[in-house]
Amino acid sequence: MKYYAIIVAGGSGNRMQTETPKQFLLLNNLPVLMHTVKAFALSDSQPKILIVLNQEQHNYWARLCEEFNFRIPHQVIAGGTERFHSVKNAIDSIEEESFVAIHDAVRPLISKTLIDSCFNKAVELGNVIAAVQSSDSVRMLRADKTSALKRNEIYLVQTPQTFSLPVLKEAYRQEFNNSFTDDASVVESIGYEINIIEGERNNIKITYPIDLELAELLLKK
Ligand SMILES: Nc1ccn([C@@H]2O[C@H](COP(=O)(O)OP(=O)(O)OP(=O)(O)O)[C@@H](O)[C@H]2O)c(=O)n1
Ligand SMILES: C[C@](O)(CO)[C@H](O)COP(=O)(O)O
Repeated sequence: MKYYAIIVAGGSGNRMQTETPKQFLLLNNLPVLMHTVKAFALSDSQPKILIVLNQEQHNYWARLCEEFNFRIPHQVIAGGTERFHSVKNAIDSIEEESFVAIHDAVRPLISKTLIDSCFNKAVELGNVIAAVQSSDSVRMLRADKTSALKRNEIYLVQTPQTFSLPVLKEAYRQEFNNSFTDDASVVESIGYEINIIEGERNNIKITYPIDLELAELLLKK
């Protein structure tokens, strides 16, 4: 079986509020994105790695690779306006029959075990996404009123999100709409059921400044 990993790193990191986009910030003296790519390169599945970067950052990334002597083979793909368009650009570049894991560059603590489990489960079931259950109680806000939800029915979705290539190609032929917050929502909208695999509590998405501090602590443990 052929495997691909699409690492999406084409965002601008508005919520992080740093001049340097968060995927390039240093985490334990190595850019966040390099931690993420390393995890995939260390996995048994040995996927071909596609890194999606805003066109304006391609030279910057090349310089970082030199500076950090980063030699993991990968292909760089141009990013798009939304995460959806960045993923689509990468999917369009894949031609051989394969399973494709899509992963946020800003989830650098992913383990190689979870990466391999996602590929294996996707081959068995057709698709799989990593998710964890909420440890907090959960409420829904509707028409100015909140109501409790059954938290054992709620999953917090992570990446990797792994699919067979034909399904991804079919799903990403659609126009973008705002309800597409991840790859599973895109694939589900054309009628596929999505399977869940237990994610990892450490697999945090670096979104706000506190997340980078947390990631530093988690790496040291
Ligand atoms: N046009 C975009 C937008 C996002 N991403 C990537 O998708 C992942 C998850 O997105 P998010 O955490 O929202 O990153 P940003 O869009 O950079 O952050 P913000 O929403 O705070 O601006 C990140 O690795 C980000 O680089 C991407 O490849 N292309
Ligand atoms: C794909 C994702 O990480 C799953 O939790 C999430 O939906 C990305 O959301 P963001 O607002 O683009 O960070």
